[in-house]
Formats: sequence, C-alpha cells, structure tokens
Amino acid sequence: MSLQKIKEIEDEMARTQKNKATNAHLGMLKAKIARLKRELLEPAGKGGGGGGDGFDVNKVGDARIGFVGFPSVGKSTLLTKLTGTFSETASYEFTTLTCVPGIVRYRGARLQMLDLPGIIEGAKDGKGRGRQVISTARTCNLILIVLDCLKPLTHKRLIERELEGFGIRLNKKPPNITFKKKDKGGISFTSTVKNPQLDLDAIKAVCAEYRVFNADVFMTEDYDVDDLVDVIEGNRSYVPAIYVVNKIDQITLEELEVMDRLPHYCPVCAYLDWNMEGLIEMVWDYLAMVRVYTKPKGKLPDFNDPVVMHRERCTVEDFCNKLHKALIKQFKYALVWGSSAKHRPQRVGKDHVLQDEDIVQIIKKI
Ligand SMILES: Nc1nc2c(ncn2[C@@H]2O[C@H](COP(=O)(O)OP(=O)(O)OP(=O)(O)O)[C@@H](O)[C@H]2O)c(=O)[nH]1
Ligand SMILES: [K+]
Ligand SMILES: [Mg+2]
Repeated sequence: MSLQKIKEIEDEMARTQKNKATNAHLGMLKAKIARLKRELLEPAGKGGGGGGDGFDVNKVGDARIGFVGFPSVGKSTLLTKLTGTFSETASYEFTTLTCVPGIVRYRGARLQMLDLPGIIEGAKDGKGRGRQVISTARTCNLILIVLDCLKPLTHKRLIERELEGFGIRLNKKPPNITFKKKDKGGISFTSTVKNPQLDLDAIKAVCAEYRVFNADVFMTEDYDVDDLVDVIEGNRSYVPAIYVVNKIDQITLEELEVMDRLPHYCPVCAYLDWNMEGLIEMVWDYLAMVRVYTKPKGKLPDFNDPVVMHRERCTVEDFCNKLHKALIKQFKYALVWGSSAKHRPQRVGKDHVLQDEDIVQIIKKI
C-alpha cells in the first residue's frame, strides 16, 4: 500500500542526518516519495492532471480566489461579507458541504470567490471532501488560507502540507532549472552558483529514480532536491496565497501586532467587518492584474470595462487575444497611452508590454 510505503520513507528521511554525504541518498528518497504520491493521487485510468475532480462550478470573471481552511474558521462568514452572496454559517463544523461561489467587483475587475467546505488533516488522501476542495484550489489564481487565531499556529503548516501534497506550491516561483533529457553522455550538471546545495551525485540519484541516465541539468540560482523533483515531475501549480487570520476580535492588541508582521498575513474579523478593505487590497495586490482600456477610433475609452490580464502575460498580443481570437491576424500596430508609453500616444508592435491602466487603440490592416 502506497500510504504505508510513503510513511516508511518519511521515517527513514527523519532518521537520516542532512549533510553532503547523505545528500544523494535523501534526494533519491524524496524522488521516491514524489512518485508514490503522484501514483496515489492519479485517478485510475487517467494520466496526470493532479488527480481528483473539483466541484462543478464554472470559472467566471477575471480571477478565481478559493477559501481553504479547517472547519469553522469563518470561511462562509468571510464570503458573505466580501461578496454579499449568502453562504450558511454556524458554530458547528462542516456547515458548508459544497462550493459556494460569489463575485466581487473591484477596480473594474470581476473576482470570483469560492467558499469551500472545511478540510481536515489527510484531506488530500481522500478524507472528507478534502480532495475535491484541494482540486478546486488548484484551479484558483489565489488561495486564501483562512485560519482561526484562537487555534494553534500549527494549523497553518497542516493546511500547507495538504496543498503541497497535491502539487500546489504556495507563494513560490517555478524553479528556473533547465532539465534536458538526451540520448547519451550521462548526467551533466552546470550551476552558476557558488557552492550549490545540489551536487552531481544527488542529481544522479534523483534522475535514477526516474530512470533517466542521460540529461543536462542547468541552473542559475540555488535550488534544492525538492525543486529538482518538482521540475522533473512537472504538473505543479504555483499559486499565490494569503493567510487570512480571522476572529481577531478574540485576541489582544499585542497578539495582533505579532501576527500583523508575519509575511503574507492579513488579520481580519469577518464577523464585525474589520479590515475587509485591507484584505481586498491585498488580494488585488497578490493577483498582480493589469487593467487595460480599449479606445475605439474617435471615441473615449470605456473606463468601466477594462480588459484584465496578468502582469506576466500582458503584451499587446495578449490584449488582442482577450478581445477577439482573430484580431491578431488583422493587427497592424497599436497606439498606446499611459505609463508603458514613451510618447502620447506611442506606436507599438504586438510584443509591447502594457502596464496597469494603459489605453490601447488597435489599428488593423486594411
Ligand atoms: N468571534 C468571531 N466569530 C466568528 C468570526 N467569523 C466567524 N465567526 C463564527 O465562527 C463560526 C463558524 O463560522 P463559519 O463562517 O460557518 O465557518 P466556516 O469556516 O465556513 O465553517 P465550515 O463551513 O463548517 O467549515 C460561526 O459561529 C461564526 O459566527 C469572527 O470574526 N469572530
Ligand atoms: K461552521
Ligand atoms: Mg462554511
């Protein structure tokens, strides 16, 4: 049984001291665990995909935000306050049994928020509706991990583990590791970093677990075995997350100040509407969205209806594709007003990168 095997390997890893000499062995164990977990999560007969099906709720709006947390931390109270969509709340656990979507309109963008059932430890392995919840979380552009400030801080780590075990990586960039399989020549490793954590032996051990014996591995930043395993496994979701610490009406000001300083934290009291505005601003920030206004020829732009894109994918071409699939074929050039433009307007090609609140007029070929 995979679960037992995973447990055995985890125990072995806990017993093994971490140092240069054991690096390769630990790498091999980590790769083994990753493979076993993937097999465990893959639905029988289906290839990859993260495993399990989410709730049947359509993706609408410009971004999707999911609420994940233990039961009764206040997820439904939060959804009701933020979106105005009623989601049942009660003092008993597992009040919410399905996914309840709501919409917030903020700065011209439509944000879909998903209230989800509470999860418990072991959720990703099929406990409760956990897998459905975590599968849905994978489809989100941002995850709000809702915590109850009266509960132990270890809860944060438990939730993170459930999400990580399902291939979700929180507040992390995809590792910039080039991993190229080849036909012969063995494993080669090039790093521009001094004294990297990874060494050739560790990389060979990991690769052997995947039956890869010839490959070039290249990196310009320092990464560890977990990052390498993530790259070889592929199929990871890199999602930003905010830790929403709820029920702060129940703690002292001193306790609150400590929490306020932690990275990615947002203290709130959903019940009394405290810091809802602060939370939504942080949500906006973490979504990293860019609003671009369309300017029809000879008319003023419509400032109420921006085209909303992600900061990493916001070229003029991305903008065209958002407007109409066939538009890019007719594209001649664009006129841009706003902070990305050097002149007013600047004439640009399709690769020009737009910035928040730019105004764009597309000039088509005739
Ligand atoms: N003191 C206090 N209580 C709160 C706050 N927010 C929610 N609650 C209470 O906490 C309890 C649980 O709230 P819910 O919104 O149902 O929690 P949930 O996370 O959706 O719970 P499940 O759906 O069961 O997982 C309810 O009794 C709420 O009234 C808060 O900010 N402060
Ligand atoms: K509840
Ligand atoms: Mg609920």
